[in-house]
Amino acid sequence: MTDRDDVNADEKNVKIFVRILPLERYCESCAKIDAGRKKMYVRCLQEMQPNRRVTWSKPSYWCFPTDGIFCDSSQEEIYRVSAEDLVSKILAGVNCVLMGYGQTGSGKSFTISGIRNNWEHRGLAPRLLSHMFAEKENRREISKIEYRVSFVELYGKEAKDLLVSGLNNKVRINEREPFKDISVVCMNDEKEGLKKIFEGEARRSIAKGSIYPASHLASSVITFHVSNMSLITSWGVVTTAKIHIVETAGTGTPGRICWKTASDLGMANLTKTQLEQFFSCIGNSTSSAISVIRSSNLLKILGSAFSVSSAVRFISHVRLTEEDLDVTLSTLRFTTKVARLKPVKMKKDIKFTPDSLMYRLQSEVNALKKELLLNDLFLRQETLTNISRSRVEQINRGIVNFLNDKISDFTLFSVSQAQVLLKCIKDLYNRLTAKECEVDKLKETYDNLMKSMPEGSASLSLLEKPVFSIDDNQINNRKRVRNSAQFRLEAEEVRKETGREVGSLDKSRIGVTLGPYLEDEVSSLETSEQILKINTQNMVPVREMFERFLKEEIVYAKIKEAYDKNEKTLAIVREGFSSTIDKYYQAKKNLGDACDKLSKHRQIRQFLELKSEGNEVILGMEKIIESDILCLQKLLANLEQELDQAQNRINVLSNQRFEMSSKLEFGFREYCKEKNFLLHYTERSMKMLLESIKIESMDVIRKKYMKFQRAMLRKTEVGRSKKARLDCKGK
Ligand SMILES: Nc1ncnc2c1ncn2[C@@H]1O[C@H](COP(=O)(O)OP(=O)(O)OP(=O)(O)O)[C@@H](O)[C@H]1O
Repeated sequence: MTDRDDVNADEKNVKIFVRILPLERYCESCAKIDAGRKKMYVRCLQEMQPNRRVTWSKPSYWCFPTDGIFCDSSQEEIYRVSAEDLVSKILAGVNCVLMGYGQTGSGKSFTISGIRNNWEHRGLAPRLLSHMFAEKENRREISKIEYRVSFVELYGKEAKDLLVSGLNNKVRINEREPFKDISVVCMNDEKEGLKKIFEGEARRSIAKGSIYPASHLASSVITFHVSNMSLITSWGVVTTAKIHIVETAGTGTPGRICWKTASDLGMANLTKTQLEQFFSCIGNSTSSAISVIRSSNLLKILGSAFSVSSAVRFISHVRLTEEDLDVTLSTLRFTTKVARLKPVKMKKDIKFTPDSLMYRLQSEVNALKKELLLNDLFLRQETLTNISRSRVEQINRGIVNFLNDKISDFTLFSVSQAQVLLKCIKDLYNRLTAKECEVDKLKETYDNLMKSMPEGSASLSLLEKPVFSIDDNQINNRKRVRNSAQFRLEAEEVRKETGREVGSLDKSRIGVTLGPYLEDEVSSLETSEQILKINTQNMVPVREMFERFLKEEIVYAKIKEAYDKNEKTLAIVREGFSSTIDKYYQAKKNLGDACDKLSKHRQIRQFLELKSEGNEVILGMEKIIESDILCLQKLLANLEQELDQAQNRINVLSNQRFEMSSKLEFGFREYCKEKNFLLHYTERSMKMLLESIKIESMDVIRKKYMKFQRAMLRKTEVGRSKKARLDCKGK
């Protein structure tokens, strides 16, 4: 489309013209034309009646304003004034109607078709065709223009397809689709179009006995179907329009000298009446033209093109003779009705080309998709149930990968997916927080334990009952030794009561102070040859002395024997305790894993709750895990009981061991005094003499034991806090 094609909205789209048939002698008194050839004055019919004819001092005229009066005008001029602008309009998508109307023999066929075999006097239809193809050529680069043609003849309710040869060319005009049964033929060039028009012309019905070559009995409609597709992609439009070139059947008055029958004239007059009715209806907004349209094949074919929103050119043909004055007046009155129609803006039939339409629709679809996505995001329209199980798993994997830095971005497409993400993160957070709390509690418990526990096993109490018995015969046989041992044992009891002062001896008797806690005194004796320090280098003579002591002191030998037995038992119990602790922690770990697994399954089941599929499988798995958890809890309870028992046993054995060790230490010290074998020993001295198990393994067991003790303490604390909470809620 170009600016030139753009139809001016203010332009008058309905125009009427009058063409006066050239005659040898006009009736000058019948009509007058103004100098501008826009107004036609027709004498009042009464004044021209032969029986009433008088000399009128001032003749009366009917005035008919027009858009142009053609008198002795050439075909070229008529085309230029009345129809030339229609070509641009139809190419712009405006429907057009060019109608030749008037009395029989007034020159309608001459105007529309022209004289056959005379190119100079060709009519409006061939000129329009030439112009259309010229325009097609002009716009070849920017537009793809296609022309088709149809040609029908209408006589009353009958319709003939003039482009179909033979007698079987009658067609039915459908109101909605008037061209459904009519052949519409492509015109690739002007010649082809002209050929079709001439073929159709030749098939028209003509009256016999006319004084001129062809007096047509019926109305005819040549329709050029125009399609104009823009080749400029940015415009991307296609316009479609029709131009109907109508030549109505010549009207007349039956009874006068005419070659047409009364029936033919009646049919022609009926067409005129229907057109008048139609224009009355469209000029009057209150009445509907539908019934009129249904009654006329011409109006059906013209359809929407014959309206005030189309370009309508109405050319009335008149013969200015005295006898035709009444028909002339009638014709011009009809013309005036058309001229009174209020002009409106012309309608253009513009469609987007399929490609551009597709492109536009695709863009619209994309925009709508984006909008929907935003709606999902902001209005939370998407529900969790819309997310498939695999998608949930994928989101879980994505989160883990994101947290492990395996992926840099994690994209979510909806609020629901974000909800899944939040749930996963929340689970992770809860687990981390629980671990953190556990660590804090462990730390706290450890600190408390460290504070409350003095070095060594100070809390261990001595056994009230002796752990061994001495044979009476042995006592009698070794009375001296027994008395001495008894004395030492009693002295040991005293030492326990007086604590660490027991090591202070009478200086006047021995001359030295013996004991581990009087370092200053010991250091003063370090120079003495008699003092033998117990350490790894000088263990051999001490051990020999200790062995002699055990041989000579039977009571202590028994104690040593019981001590060894106790140590072995203690070692076995400790080993058992160690492996039970291992089992306990393993079971505890398994229980934690099972609980995690169960909560994971429950989460998955929550997602699948509304979709029944897979729920039963997960429920079954949950039951298995729950039974596992119960077993593990029982196992843990059993192991705790076992450990408790082992712990008690260890305590008992340790106390016995400590008791015996103290007795042996005291006895050996006394024995050394008697033998003048002075020992300088630390707290570990006796341990070194008595120890038979590895210190390292003892350390490991001790650590495990302490860990277990902490765990038990924690458990007790958690139980207490739970109870306190329940009490608060109860209150
Ligand atoms: N402007 C004109 N100049 C010269 N001759 C004309 C002109 N108009 C009509 N004629 C001639 O008048 C005769 C009748 O014209 P035409 O056939 O066009 O009339 P018509 O209105 O179509 O008649 P009908 O209604 O019977 O078909 C023809 O011989 C035609 O050549």
